[in-house]
Amino acid sequence: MKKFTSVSDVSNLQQIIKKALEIKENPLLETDKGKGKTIGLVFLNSSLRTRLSSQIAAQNLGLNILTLNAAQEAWNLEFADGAVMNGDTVEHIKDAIEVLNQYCDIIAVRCFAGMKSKEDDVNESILSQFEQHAKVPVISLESATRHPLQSLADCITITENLGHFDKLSVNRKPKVVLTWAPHIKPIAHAVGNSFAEWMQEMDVEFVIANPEGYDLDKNFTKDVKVIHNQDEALKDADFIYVKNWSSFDDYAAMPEVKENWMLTNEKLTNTNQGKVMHCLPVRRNVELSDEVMDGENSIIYQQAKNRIFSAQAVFSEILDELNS
Ligand SMILES: NCCC[C@H](NC(=O)CCC(=O)O)C(=O)O
Ligand SMILES: NC(=O)OP(=O)(O)O
Repeated sequence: MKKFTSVSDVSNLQQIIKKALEIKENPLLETDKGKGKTIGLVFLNSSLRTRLSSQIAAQNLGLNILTLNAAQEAWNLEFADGAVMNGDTVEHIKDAIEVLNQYCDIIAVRCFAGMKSKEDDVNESILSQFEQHAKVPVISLESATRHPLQSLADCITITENLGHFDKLSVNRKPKVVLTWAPHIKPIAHAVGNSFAEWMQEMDVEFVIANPEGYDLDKNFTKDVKVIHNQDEALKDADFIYVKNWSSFDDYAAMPEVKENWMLTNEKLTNTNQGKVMHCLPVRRNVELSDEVMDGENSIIYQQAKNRIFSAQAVFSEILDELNS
């Protein structure tokens, strides 16, 4: 693997899921693989899981780790090409990346959507600068339009829970529903887009449920069925992925939604004992109820744990390339 910014960087999805599950069984299988090499984990936005799971994964592979919480700890970065830097910004992103090239064998970066300019976000205005200027493999820790390490962890988690589905001995594919949930502010599309992209590579029946006005970018959802009625979509669901996002068409707007889309235990009764997923962090009793979060259908903490093995499988494949 030469880089990891989307599902298209994975040559064989089932194989990398299998590898991640082997790593989960024995996380210290490859403790020397990263010896003498350095990974830079650069965060332009907040993180709990991505930051810590990436550190554990890198540590398990013997990598040296540099973590930079750039928004808090580094110089104020300039992103615009040709900017006259006589204002608040101190260092251009191009120069920062060139310096990271001197210190790191792998650069991993988190750069969320700004949610101000649709064009900038759709074109990955920050990640593209890393792809352009980095001389080492680039890994996305969530960018404007995708969160591939999360989606891989989601695929691992679904795979682990297929035993439950198989036991039901029904003659159909597992039904996975990505359902929109309420939120108090405009949220990016990266997790939803990415989950949609990866689910199209899995052997599942995949549908998306969201209110009118909240359809995701067709470039990610392609021919996936989008249902504007949550109850209808949830019927017989085996996996329910809860996620908020703002409008894509009317970029970052929050059109009014009359029905209550918060996931509750009552709504789960319509499902096939559906397992509930969420990438976290979650706004309890806004996106889903406490009873769902703390209930027996939730596989949300398992999903968070699998972030380690998702990252480790990817770092390991990148190291294979560097060591070859
Ligand atoms: N990395 C996982 C999700 C990050 C982000 N959540 C947030 O921004 C939550 C913010 C809040 O709840 O105030 C999102 O949903 O795209
Ligand atoms: N799910 C996820 O990416 O969590 P963090 O934003 O805390 O890293």
